[in-house]
Amino acid sequence: KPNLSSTVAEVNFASYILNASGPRCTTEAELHNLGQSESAAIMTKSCTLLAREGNPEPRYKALPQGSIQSMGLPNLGYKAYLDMLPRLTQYNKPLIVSISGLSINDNVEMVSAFQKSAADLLEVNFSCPNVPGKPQLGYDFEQTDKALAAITKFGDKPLGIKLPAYFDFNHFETVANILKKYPVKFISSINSIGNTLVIDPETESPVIKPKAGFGGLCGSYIKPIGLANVNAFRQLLPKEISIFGVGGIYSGSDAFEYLLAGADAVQVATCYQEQGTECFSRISNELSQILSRKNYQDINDAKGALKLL
Ligand SMILES: O=C1NC(=O)NC(C(=O)O)N1
Repeated sequence: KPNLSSTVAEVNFASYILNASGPRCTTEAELHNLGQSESAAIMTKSCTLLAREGNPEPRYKALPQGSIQSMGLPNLGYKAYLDMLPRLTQYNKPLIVSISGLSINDNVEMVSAFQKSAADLLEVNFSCPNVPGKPQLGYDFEQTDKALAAITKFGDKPLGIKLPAYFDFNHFETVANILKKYPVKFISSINSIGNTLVIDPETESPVIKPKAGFGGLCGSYIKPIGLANVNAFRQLLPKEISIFGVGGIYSGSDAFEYLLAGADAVQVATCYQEQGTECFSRISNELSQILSRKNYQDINDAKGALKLL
């Protein structure tokens, strides 16, 4: 059986497939469920300073090839996750806390609070598109630079950034140059594609309620965009910065495409939302079969091995 284990930000992952922040990772029960699953890590829902209900429903709509959602960061508040972390170390897999402050100060307060915690990695979310009135931080390059300067002051807990999708090489380059200025250990690329609109012609209405129907697009629709972002950042960032690939991973083949694009590990969101924790073992087994069939002994033999035409 080929080796699927991977090192991301100097932390060892037993397999290449883990859950993404977002679906089914808000409550302690959900996080224990992830601990007992084949997910290579336990990743929490993005937390904010205080607990949040999130946006009014309907705020999630499954679509033929994915979903559109505007959850609005419903979570228990960062102190709840700080409190439960020690109870999650029993699963002997990396604990990753996702942090999504509503301001730079909120992010500083939370990143500081998790320095002495049992978290192995901190994933700071610069890309939530669904808090009304809040822009995606990752699309404001000046604020991104300012935020990184502030949250990387603490030093010891490895930290990475969850990025929005970019669509222009000037943006890939600008963001890569900002990231290289700071001790960022990884990026997770991509978040949902923000502010898309799905209309139901029968009801003549959007399919979700928040923000007049504008929400994050997820699933197979966004895989080509995720692959491009992973591959562009792989070429622009030094190898010391690891990359989690995210966006439309439902199968071993999808995961293999991210491997060829250069991802060090992949995060599964919509498929996990729709299928539950069985998806992790299924996707891992499918990836293992593909690697065997292609005579790759180890994922590192295929990582970034995209063969240009
Ligand atoms: O960062 C996020 N990305 C999303 O697509 N949705 C969630 C949310 O709305 O909570 N947050």
